[in-house]
Amino acid sequence: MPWTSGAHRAHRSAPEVAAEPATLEARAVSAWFGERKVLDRVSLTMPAGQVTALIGPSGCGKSTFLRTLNRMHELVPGAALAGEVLLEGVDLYDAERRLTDARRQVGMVFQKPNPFPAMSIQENVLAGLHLTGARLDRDAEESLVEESLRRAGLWNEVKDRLRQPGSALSGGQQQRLCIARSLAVKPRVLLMDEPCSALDPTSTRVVEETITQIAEQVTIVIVTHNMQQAHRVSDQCAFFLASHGTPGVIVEHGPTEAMFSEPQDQRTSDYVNGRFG
Ligand SMILES: Nc1ncnc2c1ncn2[C@@H]1O[C@H](COP(=O)(O)OP(=O)(O)OP(=O)(O)O)[C@@H](O)[C@H]1O
Repeated sequence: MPWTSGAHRAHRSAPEVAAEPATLEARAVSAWFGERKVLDRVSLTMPAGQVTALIGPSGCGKSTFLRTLNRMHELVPGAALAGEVLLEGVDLYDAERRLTDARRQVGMVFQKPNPFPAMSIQENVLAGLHLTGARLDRDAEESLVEESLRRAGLWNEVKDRLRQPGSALSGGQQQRLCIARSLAVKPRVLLMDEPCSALDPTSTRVVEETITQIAEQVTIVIVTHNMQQAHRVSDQCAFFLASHGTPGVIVEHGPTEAMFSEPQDQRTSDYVNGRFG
């Protein structure tokens, strides 16, 4: 286990080597909010070290599916789930597996950059790690901060102002700070829910470059409404649809190039070519 926590907290002298990216597999995942079923038996393998884009019109269940992948769905009052999510073959919902462990292995970056405003850039990077209860000595923390900011493509822009508040950064920098915060806990998978939708085109491209750079080290699953972005950053796409109030399903999935150039289903073709959605 890479980090210790709680009562067993230890002061480590050096950060662990980055965890290997893991394959995530959803098997027949169904999800409900109260009586309402919003996902119906969704199965998808998200291969290690690849970027999987979840695309589809509003309300078809992409974000809900994403939240089932790190056990955030179960936090919603009245929410229910069926099916399995396997991380490298091991059930993420296994009764023996602690929630904090699942969240540490499967990190998440949200739509709106959400650095902790009262914390410095450095404290923000370490915040997720500290929340797990882990502590490192000062040198190890500083090298982890640098490593995480480098991986997130932000180091050169902030290395001279690590003690300044994270909220003083631009929106795009704040989002990369949030990526650095996620990477600092060495996740094996990183979930991203429309991470660029609050950013301008230039910041969007920088975040996309960051995604491309970290993809070999951490499996990425990204929800995006931007078809060009899905095309640019992903290796495979899954097209979700919920027609006429029925629960969301995956209509088609496959390598990104094929999904855009020769989709098998007419509805996929219509969607990726902007004819609806
Ligand atoms: N907390 C909630 N309580 C009740 N219903 C919800 C909740 N969150 C989402 N839903 C419903 O579940 C369905 C799927 O929503 P979800 O946000 O997963 O879709 P989405 O494809 O991500 O949409 P968007 O692209 O607009 O973000 C929608 O009908 C939505 O109204």
